Amino acid sequence: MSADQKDVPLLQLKQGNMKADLEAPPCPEPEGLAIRCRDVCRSYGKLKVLSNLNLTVPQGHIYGLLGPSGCGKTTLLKCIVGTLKISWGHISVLGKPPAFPGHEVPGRMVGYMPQDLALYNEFTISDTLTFFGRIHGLTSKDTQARMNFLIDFLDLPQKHSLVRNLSGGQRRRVSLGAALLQNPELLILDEPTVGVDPVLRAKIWQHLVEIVKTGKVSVIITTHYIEEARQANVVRYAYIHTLEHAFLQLCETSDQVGSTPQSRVLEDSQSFESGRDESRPILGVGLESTDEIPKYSVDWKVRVRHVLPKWRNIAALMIKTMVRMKRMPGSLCFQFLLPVIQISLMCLCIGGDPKGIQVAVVNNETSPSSYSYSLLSFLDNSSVEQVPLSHAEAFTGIYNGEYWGVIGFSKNFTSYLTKRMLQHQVSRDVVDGGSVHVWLDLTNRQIAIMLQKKIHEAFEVLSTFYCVLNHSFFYGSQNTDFTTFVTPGAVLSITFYLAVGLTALSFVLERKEGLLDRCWVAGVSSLETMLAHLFSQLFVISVQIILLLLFILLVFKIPNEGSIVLVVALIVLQGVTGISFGLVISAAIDDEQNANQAALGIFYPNLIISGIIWPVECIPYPLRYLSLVLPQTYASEALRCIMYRGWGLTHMMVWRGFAVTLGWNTFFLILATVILKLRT
Ligand SMILES: Nc1ncnc2c1ncn2[C@@H]1O[C@H](COP(=O)(O)OP(=O)(O)OP(=O)(O)O)[C@@H](O)[C@H]1O
Repeated sequence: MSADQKDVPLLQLKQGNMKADLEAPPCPEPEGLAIRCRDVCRSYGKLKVLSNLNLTVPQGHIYGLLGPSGCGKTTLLKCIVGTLKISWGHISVLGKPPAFPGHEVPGRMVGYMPQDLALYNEFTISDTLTFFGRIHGLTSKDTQARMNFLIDFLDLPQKHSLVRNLSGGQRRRVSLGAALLQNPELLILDEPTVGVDPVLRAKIWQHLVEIVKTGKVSVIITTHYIEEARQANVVRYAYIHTLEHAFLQLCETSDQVGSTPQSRVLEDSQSFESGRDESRPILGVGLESTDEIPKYSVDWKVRVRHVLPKWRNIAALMIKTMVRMKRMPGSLCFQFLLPVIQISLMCLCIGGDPKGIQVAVVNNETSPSSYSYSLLSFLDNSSVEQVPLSHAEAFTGIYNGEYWGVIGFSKNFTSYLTKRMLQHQVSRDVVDGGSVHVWLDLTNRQIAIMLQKKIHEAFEVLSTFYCVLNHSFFYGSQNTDFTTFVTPGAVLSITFYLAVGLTALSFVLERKEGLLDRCWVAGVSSLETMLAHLFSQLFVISVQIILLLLFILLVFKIPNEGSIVLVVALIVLQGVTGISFGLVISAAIDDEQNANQAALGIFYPNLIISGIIWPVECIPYPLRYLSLVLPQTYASEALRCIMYRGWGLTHMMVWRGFAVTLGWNTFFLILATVILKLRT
């Protein structure tokens, strides 16, 4: 804005000259002001949107912000309600800066209708107004009375109509209704009349004019319609040079012809040209302010009360989540069943014995009463399918990948074996002829190990003659398989990642739709939002965990030697850690795609290096240190110790799992709250 532009008043309407500082009618004392902005600056990166902006909205006035798209109206309103932080300057709203401890802005004193509709699509009109009524602390009787008035006044459909089934204009009116609900002292409305028919638009303006007449309500409103802006007491105009300027002049002429009963002043904002220089501000107005910024002080008790979460808000947000869940029963059932499906698939498909593995048998003995036939009858036929072949066919088959192994008996196997059993010293030929010969394809380690195990089990009768080593076990059982090893880690991992999935998008979608900002302006703090998410998701993961445990313990018979209370506590804590981690993603990332990528990108590396599917002891050293600090490494070990060794909290390996889980939990929750606070 050039100096001469600053000095020359753009327009003079009905009364008085434009003041030098382009302020509204004579400035009342600060306590008579609804909004007071002094030298306010705000940029998005290099783009300066507000620069040294001074603005005063007296109480009991309608202040119209008129201007072309992209000139910074919404940015200014967001700064006023406090959802955007200003880079410089001072704003006071109804006497104090927004979010000042003990001040009800954000809160009940301000009604905010954002430009985005910011409504929950799964809600009915009644749910929407009830939700905001709860946050503002209205009794259900008051909410009901206001709802009936607003439905009638805004010409809304039945109160049980779902928001997602409403037309664009109807949704906008519901959004306006939510802003008017608690009869606030200050109404901040961002384009409330877009998509509203002219009759209703006139009605809305008439209502605004009426409520400000009391002198207790003030309105700041943005619009693109010059005609309706005439009804405001003060109009501030930000225009693009040339065309808009000419249009404005036309308006001035027409305005001088037809007068309105109200005193109005049209204020100038800085003009700008298309293809503008980004370093120049879009909305920058006014001479330097000489007003002193008042000092505000507050009692420590008020400060503490301001920081402490309000149960009323948490309850309202939790009810909101429950109502949304209820409206999507299919999605809720899927959420409950997903972990059961995952763990069932894991128990069924991972760690079991392979079935129908074809093995070539070259038996050169012919008598069915020979030892070789007896030994082969001990082989587990469900896992190993014996294919009797000649020597040449068997080796061609294994070479071509048709068989996983060859078992061979010489034609004198029975007699040589008998000699080996009876005589202390036998020739090498007798040892060779009295042995079972096995050739295996080791390219598939799991199948090869299983075959070795099955052959050893079948031929154990032989080894007892020659083996003096006697195996016994301390913990676990002979039947301990890979499924048993992997299940505790898998249960924690499934709980953790489903919880991440439930929450990672929660704020992202709400922020995108403007719901987070709207709730914040209604008086909901970041901490309350976090706690409400945590508590409502806790309900979902509790159901998930109950179903998960029923399946692994009763259906898949995974042993549990320890305390079920400890098992449940550790799984629930891991779920809460997952929720907290999801909240961090949700608070830090704006975009759904990026949030999804972050959640998925972390899933696989974490699964691999947490010792869930393969022991941590196999991880090479530098990476093992990383593995040990991850949320699920010590926790999986602790769950295995509880379930298979029956250990309690007195064992270091158990309490360490709990301690690490709690540590991550606290860290994620604090991080998410800080990020959310910094970003709102
Ligand atoms: N989050 C953001 N990041 C970067 N630039 C932004 C962001 N939000 C707005 N802007 C830019 O700031 C400028 C002012 O935007 P703003 O939404 O305040 O305009 P507006 O006057 O409300 O427009 P409209 O009438 O179309 O709603 C625009 O150039 C816009 O591109």
